[in-house]
Amino acid sequence: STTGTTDATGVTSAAKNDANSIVDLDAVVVGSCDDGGGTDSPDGECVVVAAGGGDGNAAPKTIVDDVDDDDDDDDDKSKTAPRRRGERNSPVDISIRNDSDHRIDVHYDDGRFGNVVGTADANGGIVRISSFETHRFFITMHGVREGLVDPETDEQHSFVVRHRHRGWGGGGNGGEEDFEGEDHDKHNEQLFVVPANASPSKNKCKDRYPVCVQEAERGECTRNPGWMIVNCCRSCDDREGYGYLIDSDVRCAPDRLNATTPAWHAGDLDDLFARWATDERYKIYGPRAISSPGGVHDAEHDGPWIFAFDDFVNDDEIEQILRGAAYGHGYQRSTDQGQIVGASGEAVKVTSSTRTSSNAWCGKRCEDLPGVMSVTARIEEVTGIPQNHYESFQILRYEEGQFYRRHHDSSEHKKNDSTGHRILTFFLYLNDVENGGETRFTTLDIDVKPKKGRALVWSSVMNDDPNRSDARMYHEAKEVLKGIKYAANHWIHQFDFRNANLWGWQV
Ligand SMILES: O=C(O)CCC(=O)C(=O)O
Ligand SMILES: [Fe+2]
Repeated sequence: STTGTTDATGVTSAAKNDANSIVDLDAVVVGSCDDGGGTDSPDGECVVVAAGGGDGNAAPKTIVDDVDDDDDDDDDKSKTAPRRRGERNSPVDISIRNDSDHRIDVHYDDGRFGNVVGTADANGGIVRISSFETHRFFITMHGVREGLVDPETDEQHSFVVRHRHRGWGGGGNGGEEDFEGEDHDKHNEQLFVVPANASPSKNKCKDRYPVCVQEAERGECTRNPGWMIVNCCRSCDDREGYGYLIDSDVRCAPDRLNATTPAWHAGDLDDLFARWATDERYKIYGPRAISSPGGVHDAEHDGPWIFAFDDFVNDDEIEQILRGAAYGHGYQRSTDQGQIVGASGEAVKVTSSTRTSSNAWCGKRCEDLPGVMSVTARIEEVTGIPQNHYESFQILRYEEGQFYRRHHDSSEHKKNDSTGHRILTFFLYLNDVENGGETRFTTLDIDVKPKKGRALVWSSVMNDDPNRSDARMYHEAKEVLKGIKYAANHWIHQFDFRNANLWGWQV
């Protein structure tokens, strides 16, 4: 592809490939341990993403701060750099030819964190865009934030659209373009070439954006360290001495991240679900064992615990969760973890074929909605697991014909990660679906119908050893046949997720 950008916008954290897993993981993350940090900037919805096995059905990201979002390059699919206010010039047609052996993204430099405007294949791929004089662009490896530099000077490749009337060959804006610009033809067209030797820098601790200096000054290195250390390492080193944390093994070491207190010990899983089935105080939520070991507590199925609370979320809360989903980036087509291309382990995010639905992450502003807080607090109350173990609410939307193929929410290798397994999935149905959209446990042959306000809860790990994933818990979301399906989930981890996420831990 020479110009497509839709798969080029995000950055995901690098998940270790789980060689012996056929698991489609919908892992998550926020922040960026090895990754380069999520899809955005500190003042965008920072974060995340992540994902699972090599074939991972990655659900991207999560959280941090979705206050205002206009720096978000995910939103900008346009191949034309925006015309600035008052701009009078006519557009200039630009071609960027990529002679390097890396696939590249071309970013419009908005003075903040840039917007991807095009992608070019290695060894001759071309991006064509339309822009205006004086607009600046910079080049990164495809799908990640890592810049391509001139190996001699270690300067990131960038170029500026020149003033035609100043003549060519002289390099109108001097200095700034390190490509050989050529006067492509007479009709206001320019060609820029990314040279064959363009490559990632040997120095990992760099600022990827000029705005890093200001961001560090306003305290972002401590407020949002995971993203900032990866993307603004130089400035965060100058200000906070964080340079050594660019190494994700150091930054994300479990004892550094306080990831040492497990939510569950052996036996806690059974105790919790049995309590839901028997304790009077949960009656108000309409508890119902769908599957239980030995079929105890009137469960229809004998098997691992699958539990429903039919009256868990009220209409007002649902309205607020759905409202909050629109903040930040809103719904985006679900993605998988792609190839790892960055030197620091950044991986490309690719549109998922096994998960055709869209999802939104409930960021800071969404989480502050009282109805969202009350649902999360209720989940804390019934699970007894504090919310720092939860990934942000993920809100899912399936339109007719959309589905989420068979996958597992956690997998064996997760036990060594700082946040441990996803031990519990707390899944909420936010509307009634006319037809289809059941959650189906494929190995257990159990289907659960969506119903507004219902919570469906299952564990991904074993009762006698919460560090082992439970291979029986594969499931899928069946195709929605009629109507639309809205749902939300909290994935709950064995260890503190929030702090790890803040420091850029990857799932
Ligand atoms: O949509 C569903 O029914 C299931 C979604 C799911 O598997 C998940 O969020 O992990
Ligand atoms: Fe799932």
